[in-house]
Amino acid sequence: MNTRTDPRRSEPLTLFEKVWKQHEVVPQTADTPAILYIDLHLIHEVTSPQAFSLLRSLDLKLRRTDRTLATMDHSTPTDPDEISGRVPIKVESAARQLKQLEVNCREFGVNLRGLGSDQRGIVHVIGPELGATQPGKTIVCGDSHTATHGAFGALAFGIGTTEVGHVLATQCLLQRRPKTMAIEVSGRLGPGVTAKDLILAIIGRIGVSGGTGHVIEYRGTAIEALSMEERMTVCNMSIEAGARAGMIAPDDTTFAYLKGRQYAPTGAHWDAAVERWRALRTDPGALFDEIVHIDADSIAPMITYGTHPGMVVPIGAAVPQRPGDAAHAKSLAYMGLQEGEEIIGKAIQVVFLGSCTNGRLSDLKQAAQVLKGRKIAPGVRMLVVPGSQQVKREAEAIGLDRIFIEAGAEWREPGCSMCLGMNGDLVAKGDYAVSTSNRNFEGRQGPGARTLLASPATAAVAALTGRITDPREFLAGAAPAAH
Ligand SMILES: CC(C)[C@H](C(=O)O)[C@@H](O)C(=O)O
Ligand code: SF4
Repeated sequence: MNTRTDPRRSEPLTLFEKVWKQHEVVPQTADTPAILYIDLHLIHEVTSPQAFSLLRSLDLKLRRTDRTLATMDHSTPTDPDEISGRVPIKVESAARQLKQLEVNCREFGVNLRGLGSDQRGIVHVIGPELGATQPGKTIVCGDSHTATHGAFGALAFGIGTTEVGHVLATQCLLQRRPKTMAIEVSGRLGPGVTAKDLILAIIGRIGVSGGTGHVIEYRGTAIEALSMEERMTVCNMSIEAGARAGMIAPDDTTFAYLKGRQYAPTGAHWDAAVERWRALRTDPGALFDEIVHIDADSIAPMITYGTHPGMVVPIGAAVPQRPGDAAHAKSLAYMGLQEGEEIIGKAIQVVFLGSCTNGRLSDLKQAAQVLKGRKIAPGVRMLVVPGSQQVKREAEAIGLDRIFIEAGAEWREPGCSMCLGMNGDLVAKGDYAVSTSNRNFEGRQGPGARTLLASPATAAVAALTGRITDPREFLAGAAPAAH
């Protein structure tokens, strides 16, 4: 652990402190929060309706339409016929919400990636894809997984609906300055161990409130070795550790990802931007409020067994015993699991591959590699939902859709889908679902649904065997064991 830093000093600074400082319109005082300038405001259909109503009721205009980007994701159907309008959208509340977003965006001049757009997708997938997400920006959205964008060295966090209204009207936000935490990940992830396993292991270690009040900076050799998509998986789940945001210093991997994207700077502007972005890195000697060390080499594929993401173990471990812990017992009762029970070999009924955590091309590739030329187990339903239209197109261009369909999985239209089931894609009561998403709360994937969070590789191997299986067994070349 390190000592509290003095916020008035100028050097050396952390990545977070640099971005914060550059966006302080009015600094925080003992009695008042800071006023922060917001560079990018992302909007979706669930948390924006009341905010637009607020503007309307106060007769206000939207302050910066050019810094506001909207998409439809949470309530969108994944059935191509509903998307195209050949059949009506089945979930009425979803259809209403989508319509309302369209009306609001038209009235206030917001750039909307609507149902028919080939750039539509989950808000945290399309921001980076379009190059709207950039290092050093402040990015907000009425959505807790906005931390995803921190993978680029942006300060990105979720806000409430009232705050969405404030940002629409003023492009600013009242905010108290959070504390800082460094998570230093040394070593390298082993074969079959993914970024998802890393973040699950981190949450297992620090707990679901371990990051409360902090912005986490993930750093160290294991983080630097990650691709942008892997970094997004890690930052995405910062909120599940209670943190306000997660950040990773921008580097050549970041710049290579962004170059040439629609909203990325070009020509001399690009060169100037890269120079600016390079300077965002935490200065040597900068202090964090807290430092946690993790050894990547020691991490195994992880799986959750309970009803929050901190209830997680290495896949080969048994359900932990916590005598006298009523919350633990309640959680296990919901999950239909016993203390001391092995998780490996547990039968599952559903596999969901998708979400803003693991619905990108590399995630689909990871799963397709497992499923290629094979069939999923009889009785297992596997839903593959790309994170965006672009991910879908790219996956189809390299034949991943065929691999999934031939294996017996369903290949769907992009959106949040079964991550939270707002569009009607649900897990039945009592069924076990291995899900590549980020939340396993009671009822998250449907009333009574039991969610086990894991990586795309673990999810795909479970689909093949119909049981929880160690993906390393499969990668080692062994035919996945029929338990
Ligand atoms: C609907 C939205 C407000 C919510 C969030 O904030 O995270 C959702 O995206 C989720 O993942 O639970
Ligand atoms: S995919 Fe899931 S976690 Fe991500 S924004 Fe959608 S509902 Fe939230």
